[in-house]
Amino acid sequence: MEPEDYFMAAAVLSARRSRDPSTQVGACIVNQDKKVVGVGYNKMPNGCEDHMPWSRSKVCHAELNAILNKNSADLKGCSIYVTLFPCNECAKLIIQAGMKEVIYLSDKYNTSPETQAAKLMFKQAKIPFRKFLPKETEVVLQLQSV
Ligand SMILES: O=c1ccn([C@H]2C[C@H](O)[C@@H](COP(=O)(O)O)O2)c(=O)[nH]1
Ligand SMILES: [Zn+2]
Repeated sequence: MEPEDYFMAAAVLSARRSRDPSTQVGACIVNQDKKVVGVGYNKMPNGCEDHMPWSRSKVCHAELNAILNKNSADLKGCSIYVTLFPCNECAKLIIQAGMKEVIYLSDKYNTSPETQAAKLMFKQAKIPFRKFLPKETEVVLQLQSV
């Protein structure tokens, strides 16, 4: 499998863990040695899952969780693969963490003020973003031994 397909597949698989009834989001952070250093998905804060109904204002975004789950000292020069274009709050985190590029799958909220603000900040911070173009469009996983 091509490395980029693998990284986006990791983001897509991570998104599958989300309980968001509307939009499941996954993120996969990759360092300059092409090693995965953090993955995450959108979820309620730890310990809060069973106590509150799903709420947009309380959810921790996939990018935040991937950053907090990092297994390296810092994320400078890393790339982030995301299944949804980051919002303005996540853009700030990506910029401040020193990441070098954003690769996204869906841009379905392209016209929203949050996405517009995120794009403006990435441009100002000189962090390129590009739509993911897969080499393979489908990854089939067999989890049962035969
Ligand atoms: O940067 C982002 C933007 C959004 N999310 C999450 C937050 C929500 O759980 C969903 C969006 O829900 P909608 O009902 O489609 O508005 O996506 C994220 O993780 N990262
Ligand atoms: Zn966000």
